[in-house]
Amino acid sequence: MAKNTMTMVVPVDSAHRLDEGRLLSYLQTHVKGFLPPPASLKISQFGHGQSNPTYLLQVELNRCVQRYVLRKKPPGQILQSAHAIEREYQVLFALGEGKTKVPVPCVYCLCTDSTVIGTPFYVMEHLEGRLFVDATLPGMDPKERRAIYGEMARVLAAIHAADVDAIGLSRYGRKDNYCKRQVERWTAQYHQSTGKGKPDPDPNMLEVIQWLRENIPAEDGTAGSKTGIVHGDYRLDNLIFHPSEPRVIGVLDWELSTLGNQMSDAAYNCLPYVIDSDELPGKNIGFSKQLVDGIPSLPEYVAEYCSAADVSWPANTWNFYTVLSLFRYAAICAGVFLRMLQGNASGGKRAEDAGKMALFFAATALRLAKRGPILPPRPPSASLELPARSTGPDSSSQNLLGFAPSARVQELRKRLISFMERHIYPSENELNDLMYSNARWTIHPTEERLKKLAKSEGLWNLWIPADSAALASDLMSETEKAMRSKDSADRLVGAGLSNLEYAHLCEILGRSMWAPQILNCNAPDTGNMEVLLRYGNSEQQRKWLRPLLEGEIRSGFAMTEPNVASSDATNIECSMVREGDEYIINGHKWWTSGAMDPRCQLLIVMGKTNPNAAMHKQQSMILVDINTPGVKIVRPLLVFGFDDAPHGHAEVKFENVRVPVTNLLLGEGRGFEIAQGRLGPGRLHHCMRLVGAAERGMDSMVKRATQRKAFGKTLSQQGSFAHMLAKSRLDIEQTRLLVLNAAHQLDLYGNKVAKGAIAMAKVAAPNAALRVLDNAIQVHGGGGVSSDFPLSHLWASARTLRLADGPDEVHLGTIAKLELQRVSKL
Ligand SMILES: Cc1cc2nc3c(=O)[nH]c(=O)nc-3n(C[C@H](O)[C@H](O)[C@H](O)COP(=O)(O)OP(=O)(O)OC[C@H]3O[C@@H](n4cnc5c(N)ncnc54)[C@H](O)[C@@H]3O)c2cc1C
Repeated sequence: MAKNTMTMVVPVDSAHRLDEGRLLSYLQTHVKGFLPPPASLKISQFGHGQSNPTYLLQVELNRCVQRYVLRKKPPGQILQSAHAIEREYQVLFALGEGKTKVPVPCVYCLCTDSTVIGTPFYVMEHLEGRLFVDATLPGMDPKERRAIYGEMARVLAAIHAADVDAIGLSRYGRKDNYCKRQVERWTAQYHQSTGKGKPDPDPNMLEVIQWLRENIPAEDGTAGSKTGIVHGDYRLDNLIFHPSEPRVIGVLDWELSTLGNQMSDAAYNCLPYVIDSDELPGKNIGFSKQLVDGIPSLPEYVAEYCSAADVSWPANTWNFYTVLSLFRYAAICAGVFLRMLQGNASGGKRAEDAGKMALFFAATALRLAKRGPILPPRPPSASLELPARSTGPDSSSQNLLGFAPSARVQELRKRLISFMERHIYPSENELNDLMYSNARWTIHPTEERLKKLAKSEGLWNLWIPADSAALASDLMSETEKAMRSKDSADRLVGAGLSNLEYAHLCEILGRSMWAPQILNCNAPDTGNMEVLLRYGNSEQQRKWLRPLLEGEIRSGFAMTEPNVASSDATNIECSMVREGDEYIINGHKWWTSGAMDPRCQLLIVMGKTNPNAAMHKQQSMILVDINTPGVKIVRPLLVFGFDDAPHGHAEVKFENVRVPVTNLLLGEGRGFEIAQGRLGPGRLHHCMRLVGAAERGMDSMVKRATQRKAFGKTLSQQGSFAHMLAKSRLDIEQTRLLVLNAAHQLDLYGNKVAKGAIAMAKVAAPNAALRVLDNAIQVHGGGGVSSDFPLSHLWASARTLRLADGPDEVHLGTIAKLELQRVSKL
């Protein structure tokens, strides 16, 4: 919730007391309009962590009340160039009083005479408004959240647009080589805050410093169009908003302001997007794993800023600026921590956490330094802007050429195709032989060998989206990271791809029934890993996610039930009743894919914890060890005769299964919420693979048709073949574009907004793949329906996807609903 600035004051901390008499008489002579003697002065202190102690001065005389804010340097020994009160005053004076569009409080006096209250200070206007200390804006309407973020981006652009020559700030700092100087300045300050007799230097921090020095963007060297005023600490909680409107009335805390490279300011402002609040000790300054409704995604927010500031899209340099910001944060925290140890930091509890925060920011910085691009290659396109995108699907305006794979993805694609040709296709017969034998519920050593090979070739866990890769990387302790080679640690968390990038690779995997599991990209494990990444607590992640990421175990997702229409998950009957520290689960499930696999250890079970709650709050998800007494695997189900061994699709009964309450995911009644998060990317992965399955059908069809002769001509020379072939190509191309578009929307806007595009892909992909595979089967004659070719198995699998993860009708319903909404708004 917002805090009113008046309610944020506390009694003055004993270490920060002021000589009230001296202060009062100083102000009476130096502040124009200040109430004369015998006015009384009441002083309180702002409690919201300030590195420079900040006070509310309330002056009263004959019922006339004036309020001012005083800011001073902290007492005691402080780092050189930190707590620059004089500079704060200078910049506020220059920007204020209508000289620029930047809203700032008026400043009334600067006192550099330390004898008055012990340190220099300045006095400014007291602004009454709202201050948002939690970046997720809890309890607020999504529209207002959006407006507040839009305003924050525009005010930052206004700061960056200020003409420093016109307002007398041309000598406020050097514009060129800003980042280079920042790296050196904060490195020096960090070294002053650590070392002999102080906390030990953090090895992560030293590695980050090295990386930053080696990756300074070329644009930093010049005083170009992106240079000018840099606020230095531009965050939501340094902005005072109007009491009721989403309008900034004052930008505060200019202590770190200077002239320089403004993109670094924008990246600093976006740190909540890369900081996971759940993992951050002591302070809620980042977003947790899922964005709150209304808050723009990172690309949207950056696009808003770029458009307001009229600067180009910073995809290539954004990682650097983000890492620099985190590094600077870490260095500041290390300084605060040292001051706390020396006993003179303001901020109380916040300062106590500073040591932990310094380590956290350095680790986050290092992780981001090593991962792929944070921003997509292009900004969200104009056709997808907010007002239009919620009105429903409109693919006609998409820039379809924009879906071409980047150079990095092309390189990965090449390696993946080579892996498929060298290892997967040649092993298919061998793996199939075991699948059709009596020993089919065992694991073929070739599968495990190929898994190792895929891992060693960096083709492992490619499905993990860039944002989740960051979460996954955090799973490994520092010791583990040190024990692994750098490469193997990186490979465990994938290649940091966007959904759109992964689509180009996942399609290749879909060409073989075996490839997804060999590269640890198979359903339902990917969806389950995603659930654990986003919603699991650290203990759940340690126990289950780690081995899943390693490919050591497998998992199942048990939602569908034979006795109810499960395409409507509110029908689910499985009960989960809490008794003391346990839930008792009773239910009957089927189509629990993966549960037959001898490596399967974990089932994520959906059931009802409270049948009396609101419709979508009755269900919860819980982690169940498959070996828990009462879990009964009844039988493997057959898909047109295929049992998909050793993976399998099981009918499972849960009879008085007792599971510790700590196995619950996210909380009681949050099953639907998790299902939403799980199904978006998972559904699309199916679609991506289906495009690949259709391509394989196409290849086989053409090969067969050009080699086999009937009635004196090759099949390809028969009249009917040309149309069949052409229509198949049309099917594939149309579907691929739908799938890529859905992946792109998912990257930009998340599941909720992308649901129309995902629904279209989910209907189109299995139907298109079925038509193409059916044509391929036709061309193969009797061989096509046999198991001698992969076509029948690919077809059977594609057919299930008109049902699994929601039947066609449900997705068609979503598309139609969005279309009706769109038209109703015309
Ligand atoms: C191979 C395979 C693997 C699977 N893996 C898993 C798994 O791992 N975990 C899991 O929990 N489930 C899994 N499923 C189950 C799958 O998700 C469900 O079968 C699917 O959600 C449909 O539910 P249902 O079978 O109960 O069909 P029902 O809900 O009974 O629906 C039957 C039919 O009713 C029609 N229908 C439904 N809703 C509408 C509507 N709104 N409008 C018009 N018609 C409608 C559709 O034609 C639908 O096919 C798998 C299924 C298969 C075939």
